[in-house]
Amino acid sequence: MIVLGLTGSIGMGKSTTATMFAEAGAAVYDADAAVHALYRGAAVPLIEAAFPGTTRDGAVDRKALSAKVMGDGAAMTRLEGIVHPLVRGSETAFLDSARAAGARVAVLDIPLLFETGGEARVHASVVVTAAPEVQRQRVLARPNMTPESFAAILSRQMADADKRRRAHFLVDTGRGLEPARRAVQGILRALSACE
Ligand SMILES: CC(C)(COP(=O)(O)OP(=O)(O)OC[C@H]1O[C@@H](n2cnc3c(N)ncnc32)[C@H](O)[C@@H]1O)[C@@H](O)C(=O)NCCC(=O)NCCS
Ligand SMILES: Nc1ncnc2c1ncn2[C@@H]1O[C@H](COP(=O)(O)OP(=O)(O)OP(=O)(O)O)[C@@H](O)[C@H]1O
Repeated sequence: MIVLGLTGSIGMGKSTTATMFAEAGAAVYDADAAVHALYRGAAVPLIEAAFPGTTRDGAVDRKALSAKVMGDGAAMTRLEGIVHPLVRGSETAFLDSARAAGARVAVLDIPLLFETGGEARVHASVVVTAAPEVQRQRVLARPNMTPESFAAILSRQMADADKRRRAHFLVDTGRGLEPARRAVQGILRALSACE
């Protein structure tokens, strides 16, 4: 089974591109979805202990947690220390079951793939990218997003230019859905020729 790491900065179109991989038949792991599940389960007591008052009714209150960690580098690092090992566990379980199900290609959709050393766990990386003004326009169009929180998130993520330099494959989402879909299909076609 070939394992691809899919990443990209905020608003670059990572989730949309992950869906394209799934539609083309790849088994897709979504690290953000794994975090959402952990925030209703195993992570809750650990987060309540580290950040009192950020859980309610047995689940993490993302708004309250966000208010404590966004823009506070040390607090975010502490949160990552709790969350990332748990995410790694669910990623391993996903890969085991994809392998058992006979998947040929597995895609790990991980926002912080490069930042967390995830490159070492994949055969090749796919970076989803678009021009900075396209990214900015997309992100600021989201409800509850401000230029300040956009800046805080960007400052925690490796710059797009650096991600592109490290990528094995690029998917440009700035030219519309169809060209991006062709890029995804091209990656899978090239990989299938290797088998
Ligand atoms: C801070 C939290 C509660 C905010 O939740 P909220 O629902 O408001 O936002 P969401 O998760 O959609 O994130 C918004 C944007 O920030 C980015 N982002 C999230 N966490 C991080 C991080 N640790 N470093 C850099 N960027 C991050 C996301 O990729 C996304 O682009 C949440 O992002 C969180 O718990 N983050 C820590 C876990 C983590 O590292 N997740 C990302 C990779 S698995
Ligand atoms: N190929 C594309 N062509 C046109 N628009 C796109 C394309 N890919 C994504 N978009 C648009 O860009 C926006 C952001 O996409 P998406 O939610 O997939 O980004 P993301 O990188 O997963 O964001 P985040 O990191 O915040 O989770 C959405 O409005 C989506 O419709």
